[in-house]
Amino acid sequence: MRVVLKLGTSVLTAGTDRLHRPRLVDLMRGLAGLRAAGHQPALVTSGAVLAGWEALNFPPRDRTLAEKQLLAAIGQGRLMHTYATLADLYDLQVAQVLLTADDFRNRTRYLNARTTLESCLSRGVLPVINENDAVTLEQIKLGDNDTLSAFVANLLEADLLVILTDAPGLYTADPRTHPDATLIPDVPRVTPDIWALAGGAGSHRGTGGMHTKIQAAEIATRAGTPVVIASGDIPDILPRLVAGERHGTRFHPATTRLEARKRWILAEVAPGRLHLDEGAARAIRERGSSLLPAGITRVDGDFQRGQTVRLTGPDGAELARGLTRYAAADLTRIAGRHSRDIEAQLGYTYGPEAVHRDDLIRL
Ligand SMILES: Nc1ncnc2c1ncn2[C@@H]1O[C@H](COP(=O)(O)OP(=O)(O)O)[C@@H](O)[C@H]1O
Ligand SMILES: N[C@@H](CCC(=O)OP(=O)(O)O)C(=O)O
Repeated sequence: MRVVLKLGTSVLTAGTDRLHRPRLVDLMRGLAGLRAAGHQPALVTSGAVLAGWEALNFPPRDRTLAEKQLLAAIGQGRLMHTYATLADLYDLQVAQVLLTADDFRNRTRYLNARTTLESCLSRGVLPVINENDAVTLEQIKLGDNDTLSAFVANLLEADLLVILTDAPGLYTADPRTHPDATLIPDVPRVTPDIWALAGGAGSHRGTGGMHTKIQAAEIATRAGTPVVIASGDIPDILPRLVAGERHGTRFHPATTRLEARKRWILAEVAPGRLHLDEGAARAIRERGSSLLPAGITRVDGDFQRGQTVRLTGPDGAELARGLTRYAAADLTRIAGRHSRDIEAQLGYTYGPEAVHRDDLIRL
């Protein structure tokens, strides 16, 4: 199972003013256990600002953006050092990946971030992701790691997004101010009634409160990933959730991941066209195979890696649409060639397929 875990500042501090090491040990043991069992965990962590503030010995805060950026710049390295030290106990490698909103909007950066994260997961390395607070302006910041975790879950097409916080889940009202509020165990769909349950900006240290968690749940479930919001206080919570135990609030996916991906591919502008020979056209039409460069006879249009292209057969009829793994200029050079020649031709390779079957919609 591919699982994205988001840890809010409230979880990392466990009700104290500092990063709470025993809590972090418990969480790291859970992550390492999942990895050892063959799962693919990824971590989205907050706590850089807190760690910076802790390092400076808690000076009075003015809460300006400049101060936040300074604290994050001081704290990010310390936060990462803590994770690396704890991961060492479990023989787990960690990799720091700092992302900004731009990395999700700009296709090349998006694909490169995806490649890096995929490499981490396939090598059994735990990516430790945070927003790159030191370089982002307020106007273009994602601003909260709940949203970031949903974007990461979509990027990785995760099987589960787990958001741990200091509340046991989504309640009928903010449990801090409404002691009689009760837990909502299941949210089949994010409706206006659900939005209405989110209170204000959250705990005194966290960002966003339940509002950004519901937003994250909506983003991820719309792309087919279930989301659990649960308490970070429960020991071994992550392996227990992965084993199927029910805790907190579960948001059910609004569609399947495949359907979401299909809708996305079909909704994209298709700036390119690949003309296929008879063999490739038949393999795609009849077997839903991947398209290899060998089956391409001509490349039309200007497109980047990851953009949508139309696939047409020798009769000129469009038979499929898909996401290309190579830019137009690259495909022109490798069209008609065997996949083993790609690296010699281009000096690098993104794999043997021009369009992978997972990225291909037959029409
Ligand atoms: N309906 C609700 N159910 C649960 N918690 C809520 C609700 N509305 C607001 N909250 C608040 O959201 C807080 C969690 O958000 P936040 O402080 O941003 O944490 P984190 O640091 O984990 O992101 C809870 O402590 C709780 O006070
Ligand atoms: N990027 C910031 C965290 C922002 C954030 O969303 O915080 P939180 O609500 O505690 O998950 C940091 O590392 O301090």
